[in-house]
Amino acid sequence: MNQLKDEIADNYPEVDVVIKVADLSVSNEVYQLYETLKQYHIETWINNAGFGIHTMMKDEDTKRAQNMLHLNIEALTILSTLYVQDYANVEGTQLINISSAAGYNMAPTAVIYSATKFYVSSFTENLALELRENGAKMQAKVLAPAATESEFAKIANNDKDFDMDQAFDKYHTSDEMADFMLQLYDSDKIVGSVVSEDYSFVLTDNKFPYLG
Ligand SMILES: NC(=O)C1=CN([C@@H]2O[C@H](COP(=O)(O)OP(=O)(O)OC[C@H]3O[C@@H](n4cnc5c(N)ncnc54)[C@H](OP(=O)(O)O)[C@@H]3O)[C@@H](O)[C@H]2O)C=CC1
Ligand SMILES: N[C@@H](C=O)C(=O)O
Repeated sequence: MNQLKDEIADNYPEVDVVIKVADLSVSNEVYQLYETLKQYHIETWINNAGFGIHTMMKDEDTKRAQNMLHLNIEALTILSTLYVQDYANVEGTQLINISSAAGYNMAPTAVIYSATKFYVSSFTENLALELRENGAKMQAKVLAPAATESEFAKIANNDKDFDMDQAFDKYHTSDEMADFMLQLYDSDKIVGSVVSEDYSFVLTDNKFPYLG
């Protein structure tokens, strides 16, 4: 984080990067983090923190799975809710939650992870529609990447030597994913998702059916 902060300072000296440390799988720390941010005007809130577990259910480590549920679902829900309550009527604000291609397609060897991301997708789409229908100034959006170069696969597979080139015919770089994020940010659409079949990026409104 500090290395990244120095890099940003070198390239964009006008930007002030403030690092806050919190374990977001611990609910007290989620509330405490939000409290320490009250002094700022927050134009965009991105819930990116998350991890996956690639394993069969018979081998699942329930403690690890529980941490994943706390982080991927609980922390994201609490932080989204607090942000919406404070900023829904502030012009130009956006909430962007990071889901996954596994949040729209059931993923083998990732039963629980995939379900956490289905939660992220449906929670955020439903919230986006509620905000839109009630004339809120905030927009809520979902970014749903497929395989992307990061620490994710090493952690999910519990393999520090995990080789993306060997595992995937195709995957995105983090620069490509950052560009998709900016396309979603600049659009009026709700979902920016990577199509698993050909790794194209598409912007759409809600993908789940809506009872409203
Ligand atoms: N890479 C991929 O193939 C895909 C990733 N995603 C999603 O993208 C998001 C970002 O993952 P990605 O960058 O790829 O993976 P990384 O593992 O590289 O990054 C995960 C981030 O989450 C943070 N984090 C993990 N646990 C906690 C915690 N308990 N409290 C606070 N922060 C935590 C990490 O912080 P720290 O480094 O300090 O631990 C890190 O910044 C995740 O939600 C993931 O599910 C979705 C689809 C595909
Ligand atoms: N789709 C990816 C992350 O969400 C994966 O599981 O490889």
